[in-house]
Amino acid sequence: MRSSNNIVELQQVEKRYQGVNALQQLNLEVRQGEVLGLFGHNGAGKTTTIKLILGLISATAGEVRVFGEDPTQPEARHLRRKLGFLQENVSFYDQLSGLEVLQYFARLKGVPEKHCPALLEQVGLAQAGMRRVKTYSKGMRQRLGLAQALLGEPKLLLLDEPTVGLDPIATQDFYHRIEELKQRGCTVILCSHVLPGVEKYIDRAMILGQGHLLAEGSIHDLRQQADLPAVFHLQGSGMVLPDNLSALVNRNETELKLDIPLPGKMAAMQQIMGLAGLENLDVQLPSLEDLYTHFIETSAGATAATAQEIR
Ligand SMILES: Nc1ncnc2c1ncn2[C@@H]1O[C@H](COP(=O)(O)OP(=O)(O)OP(=O)(O)O)[C@@H](O)[C@H]1O
Repeated sequence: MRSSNNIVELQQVEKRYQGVNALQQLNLEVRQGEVLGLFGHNGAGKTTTIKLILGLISATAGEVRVFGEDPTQPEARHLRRKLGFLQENVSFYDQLSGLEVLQYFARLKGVPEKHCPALLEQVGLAQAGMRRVKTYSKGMRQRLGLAQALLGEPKLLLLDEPTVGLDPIATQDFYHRIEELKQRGCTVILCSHVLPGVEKYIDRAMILGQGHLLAEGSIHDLRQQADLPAVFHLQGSGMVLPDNLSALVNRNETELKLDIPLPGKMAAMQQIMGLAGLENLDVQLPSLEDLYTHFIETSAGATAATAQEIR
């Protein structure tokens, strides 16, 4: 089933824990150099997906392939050298220094320890490398976790809630680092609840709900699928809207707010730019958060409707 560019492939994957259907009929393909965002509510199945890719658990049904191999098989042990993993709420032995922690993981992974100082520098911990981890802030621990995940230049990086505990600047630095890795051909899968700001760094998003795939695609694709409007904010005085646009006004306070269907965005923009009295125009496209909410709510609505029918 493997296409030469796919680093990860899941086909019709099911995962059942005792009585819990954590994943159902999940298909997923991740190409080399792609950054995939995996989103979903608590219990949607994100960590289960990551564990399947790491080979920590086996699928109940379906096929999982990582670099073309079944990651649960003993022969696939060598794959671990190609993988980097940063788990949620990472914790380390507090009495060791940051450098010692990294050297310890380097030994476990069979990576030369001489790379550790440079890695600490890359994640902004060069100055703190000799300090014990117990003196580190939450953000510094997270950076140390990232350095650990980057040991051995992984070809596939799996990140579970990587920006938890990072301040906005550190979050941005983190995503720049991801961008550099991508440029070097690394494939990245990241799970996050923190949606604002992620969209410009991912190539594709996958939204899970109750173990099902609810939507998948680039932000552009998801906008097309969701069919949510662009919101135009108009400021000015004495503006008289043509009939086709005044029907789309959804609020009229100090500014005009219009919900414009995406296919009509450019035509509406041209009309609006010609309005007498227009002083300012802001156009807001549906954000990843808007899209996420839309797909989750649509799925919840469909589930409720089905339950009603069954009754
Ligand atoms: N070992 C387990 N035994 C039983 N049920 C489990 C086990 N691990 C996960 N589950 C269940 O499987 C479902 C999916 O869990 P998973 O951890 O993959 O979700 P998640 O999307 O990562 O959630 P979160 O955002 O809260 O981390 C949940 O209903 C969870 O309770």
